[in-house]
Amino acid sequence: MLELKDIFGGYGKMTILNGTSFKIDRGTITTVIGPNGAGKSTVFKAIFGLLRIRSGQILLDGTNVTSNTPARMLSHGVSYVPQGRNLFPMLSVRHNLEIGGISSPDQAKIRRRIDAVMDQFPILREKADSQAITLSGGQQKQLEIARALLLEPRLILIDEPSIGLSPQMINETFRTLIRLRDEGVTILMVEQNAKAALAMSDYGLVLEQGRARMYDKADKLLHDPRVGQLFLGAHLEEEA
Ligand SMILES: Nc1ncnc2c1ncn2[C@@H]1O[C@H](COP(=O)(O)OP(=O)(O)OP(=O)(O)O)[C@@H](O)[C@H]1O
Repeated sequence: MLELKDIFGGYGKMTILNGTSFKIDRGTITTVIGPNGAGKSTVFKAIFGLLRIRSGQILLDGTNVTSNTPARMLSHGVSYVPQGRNLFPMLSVRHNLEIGGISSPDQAKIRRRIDAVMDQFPILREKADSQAITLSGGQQKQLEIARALLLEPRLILIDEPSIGLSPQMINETFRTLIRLRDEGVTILMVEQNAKAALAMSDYGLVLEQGRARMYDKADKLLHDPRVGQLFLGAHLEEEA
């Protein structure tokens, strides 16, 4: 569904993406893992058009979407949920959702979509008139995911959804992503919490120094000693 071919890019003179190439399949969850600074978030910015790349190609279902603007990527059915908190804290839950649909010419449809996502996330209906800041961290992440769903994306890029959440809320957020995958949405996720993320993913991708070093079924990566040593907190002695 999504293919990156030999992407080079970075910030100023600094090259972060060093020939990044990978493919992901429709209807799957793929988790990108790798050391700090490997370029995981940068890959997402490149896909979503927030970072101008120097060379390479990005294909979405065979269509060349290289260096499209974020607005064009949204219209192609790609949503992006960045790392951290990305809500308007003083605005209501409903207002935050409305902002997710602001670019759509069909506002009647957006109202129906807001209703539909509130069906999917009952807590958001319950708290529709509360300020976003009054939601728990996990509920705020649910609101961000719900907002990303307004335009009915076929691909969601989600960066570190578990950061700052309790184990229970991490589980709930992962369950939400699994449900979306089961409904046919393709998910590409970056996660520091590599073990838990791979355990709920279909595929895993190891990014190092801006290159995809390994790509495999998630459970294979989870049990691969090289991945364990590097990223999953295993000790070298355990492998001896
Ligand atoms: N806006 C920016 N301007 C300059 N350098 C940046 C910018 N954003 C990121 N970088 C640098 O690019 C490199 C890759 O950053 P990126 O956020 O993609 O890494 P990451 O793999 O997501 O790491 P982490 O797990 O730490 O979030 C880092 O060295 C970072 O300092």
